[in-house]
Amino acid sequence: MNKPANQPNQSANAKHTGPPEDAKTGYGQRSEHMTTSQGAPVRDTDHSLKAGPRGPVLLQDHHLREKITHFDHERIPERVVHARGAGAFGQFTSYGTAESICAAGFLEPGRVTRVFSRFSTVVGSRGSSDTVRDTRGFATKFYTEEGVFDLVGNNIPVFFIQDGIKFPDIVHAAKPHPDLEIPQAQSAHDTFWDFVSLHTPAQAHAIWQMSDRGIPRSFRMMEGFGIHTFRLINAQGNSCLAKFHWKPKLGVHSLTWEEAQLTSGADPDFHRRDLADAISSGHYPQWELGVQVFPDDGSESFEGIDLLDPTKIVPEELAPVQPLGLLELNENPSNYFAETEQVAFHPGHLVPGIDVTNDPLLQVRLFSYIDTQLSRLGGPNFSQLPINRPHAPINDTFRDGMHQQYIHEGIAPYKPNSLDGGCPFMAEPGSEAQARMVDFPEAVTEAVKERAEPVGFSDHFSQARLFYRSLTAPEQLHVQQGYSFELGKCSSEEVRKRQLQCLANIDEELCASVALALGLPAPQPDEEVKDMAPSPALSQVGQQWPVDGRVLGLVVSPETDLELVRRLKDEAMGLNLRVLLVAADGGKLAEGLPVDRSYLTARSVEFDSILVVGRHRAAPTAKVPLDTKAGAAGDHAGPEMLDPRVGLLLQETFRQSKAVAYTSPELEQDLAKLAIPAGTPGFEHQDAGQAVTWLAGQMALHRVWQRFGG
Ligand code: HEM
Repeated sequence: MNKPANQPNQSANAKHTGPPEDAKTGYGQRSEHMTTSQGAPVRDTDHSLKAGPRGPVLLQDHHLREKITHFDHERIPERVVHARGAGAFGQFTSYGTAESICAAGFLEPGRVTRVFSRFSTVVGSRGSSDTVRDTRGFATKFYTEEGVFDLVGNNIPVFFIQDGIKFPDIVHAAKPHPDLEIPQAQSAHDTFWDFVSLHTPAQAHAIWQMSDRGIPRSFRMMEGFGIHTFRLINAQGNSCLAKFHWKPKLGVHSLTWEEAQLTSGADPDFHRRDLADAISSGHYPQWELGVQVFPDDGSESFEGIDLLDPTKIVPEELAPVQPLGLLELNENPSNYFAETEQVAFHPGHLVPGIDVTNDPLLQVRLFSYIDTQLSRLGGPNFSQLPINRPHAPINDTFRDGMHQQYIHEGIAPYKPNSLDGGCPFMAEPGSEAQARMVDFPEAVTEAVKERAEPVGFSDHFSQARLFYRSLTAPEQLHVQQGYSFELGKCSSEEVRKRQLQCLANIDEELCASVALALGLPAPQPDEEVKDMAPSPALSQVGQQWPVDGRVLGLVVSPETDLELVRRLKDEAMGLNLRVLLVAADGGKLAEGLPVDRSYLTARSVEFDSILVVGRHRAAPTAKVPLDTKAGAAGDHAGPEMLDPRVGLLLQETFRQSKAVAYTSPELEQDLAKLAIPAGTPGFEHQDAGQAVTWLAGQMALHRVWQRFGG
């Protein structure tokens, strides 16, 4: 069994004592009374020590100085990328299906391993918004009995660059312009498109980011990808190559661009809150870990696809994803800073049975993470922080350094030694156990030292085309709109034209539609456009998914029968939906029926579907809507008309292609005035008895896709 995250590790010859024994609560937190950091009682923390009530503050007030000094140093540098994130603890349960390919202990049948996952945006700073268009990080720390294994991936299976030496370039291009530090947390600006249109290996990643994948509905509804090809080694020492995938049990779903923008204002913490709410309400998110497996035959390619090129996927139709186990996140962090902020992932944190390949991006990552963490976390001992501590015994002979927490005993932190037990290896050289622990003895061909790339790395457009051609019509429309918005924000015509040229090399229709939106001529391709077979697995449309944790907005009017409200709420919760009760004013309708959102605070982006019960007349005394909402319902306001705030809710939900059911057929007159045509798919009158089940059926498809057109 694994120990909980906050438990220390014991090692054979190094005893660790001191505060980390109870680092989570900390000695400083234990006193029932307020104390200084040294444990002395504090009499007054409200007034500084002064020469008289109106006099100057005295330098001798140590409590004041200690308090202010500590506060002054509370912040640490944010991550250079992936600064904004949210994390959760959970467990990984192995199916035991990996035995023939991988000797890692945590993949043994039924083995349960504690994990911590952190999801993030890439570009924005720590205080930026969750729902910006960006790639999302998906990093998981497995606290295995054989040491920590980190799977540090993204929600997009290809990367911008092929060699880590380009990482500072892409990041500098994507980050805000250095003169004014704008725009924050987005790629819709000149330097980003300047770089990706010049450095065309980035085109495959860029098209994923312009698609719905760049604006996930929830962390719980994202795929995750290890991206690189790894090498797996079984107990007999045989190897295969593999790509890791996380498949969310709830399916892969996205926001619309309008929802993403509204949410950035209405609730910048939307994804953080969604994850935390789902976990605290018992809707634990789950992902299946799987691998695509390829022979390790020396070719480092599969069906003509270079497995060392991180800008390429292998379609699942060619190499199916084989499930290995289930991740469930079931515990929110108890302290954001201590856990989510201080967690330190590293693609080189591997366990026996998993090794790296020569992917040049991965190779540079192996250097970068520990280097950045040395400064971000203030020295070489950050693996002693509770969130980073292995749950396996350690005996590393590392000593001292800034922020050392352990009090090591003994006198011989070196190997070999004869004075402190010798620090023996777990297995003798040459033994079978030793065989599975060594670095894989990969043959390295004799080579000339040079700055060069493999031939296959020069194909920059075929995978972008493969992705685009695999999408359904509404998804393709969103890609066109994504590019049109982003390039429309670029002030340099040269940059816009150069990116259009890239689009011409990807797909003619895509290029034409974006060119039209930009008011520029559509260029002809200047490279051969390969005929790529679509991979249907890349589309998000067409399947039914569990609705667990999906949010139903139950909009009730003052005259609604309370028993009916109770019944509808219970029915929805019985289907595992989350219900937010929306009424004209806050407070509660009755015992057990608190109003979650008033007309004023409700916004369409929070709901996956809406059930409108009753007619919602605008009361003669109706308060003036918020500025942001004013005018949205046009001339529709007035005492005998639909309340404009409900009108806005319906209009937005209509545009966002989400399902709406209404129990009062008279509402149809109001809908006509809101320019919501009769017979709009997914916008239906339903009897109260059927409405919830009908909506759940619509939510299982995520959107009413035909409303998007395309
Ligand atoms: C396949 C390509 C890559 C993926 C999937 C990826 C993923 C991630 C993720 C998920 C994080 C956030 C970890 C967390 O939540 O704490 C991260 C952070 C980071 N990445 Fe990458 N990354 C990639 C490529 C690179 C490259 C090529 C470099 C540098 C050469 C790099 C440097 C960094 C750095 C410096 C951090 C901050 C780490 C920290 O402060 O703890 N990444 N990356």
